[in-house]
Amino acid sequence: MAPPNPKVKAAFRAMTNFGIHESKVKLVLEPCKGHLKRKFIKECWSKCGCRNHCGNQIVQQELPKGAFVCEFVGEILTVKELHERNKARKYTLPILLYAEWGSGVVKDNQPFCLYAASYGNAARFINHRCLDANLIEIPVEVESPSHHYYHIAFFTSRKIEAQEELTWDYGIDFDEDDQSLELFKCKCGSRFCRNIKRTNRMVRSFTDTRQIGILT
Ligand SMILES: C[S@@+](CC[C@H](N)C(=O)[O-])C[C@H]1O[C@@H](n2cnc3c(N)ncnc32)[C@H](O)[C@@H]1O
Repeated sequence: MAPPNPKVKAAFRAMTNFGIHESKVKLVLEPCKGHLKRKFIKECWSKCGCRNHCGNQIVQQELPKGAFVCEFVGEILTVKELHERNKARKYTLPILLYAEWGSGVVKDNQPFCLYAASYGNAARFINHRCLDANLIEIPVEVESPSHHYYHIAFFTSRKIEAQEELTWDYGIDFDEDDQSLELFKCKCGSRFCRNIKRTNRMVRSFTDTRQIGILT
């Protein structure tokens, strides 16, 4: 049966006259139902009459403390798969999925970490900052009650100004002596930077408690 739209009908006729089979033409010409119509939002800015005192400024605004920013997306790998990937090269710390949290046992075939070297989202571009980063990662259980797999979601640990760089603490121990890990020289600039040799290692005790009450 020919499509009802007159323009499509004409194209249909032309194409079938050209010798293309009816079923193929229908597949090509049927209007797409899956695309959203793109509209845009016009936000107020410094030169509007409102002088930045209205609510029509979502994208430009600072983020309040405790706001959800994004998820960390990557391939879900088991321990075995991670070792396979890293046979040829050193790896940066994978994002652990807190598999079997509590018991500390992760079986070879269970989800172990998120690996974003090949596939990921904007979260893989977030740089590290020791201790006083403005984002914190929280494991979120969505669909799996088995405690093998969590989504890793970033929330703001404090108010973040517009244009401020987003950072999170990768949890790296820069004193680590694991030859398979590719550690970088940290340039986070934090006064708590763990990559600076200190005599006073009190900083470590802050690190250990950083997740406790940070969103309160
Ligand atoms: C997940 S990527 C972050 C995004 C990366 N800067 C980029 O532009 O693609 C991690 C890499 O960024 C660099 N990096 C992140 N935080 C850093 C820091 N505080 N000091 C130095 N290099 C850092 C290191 O090379 C690290 O291996």
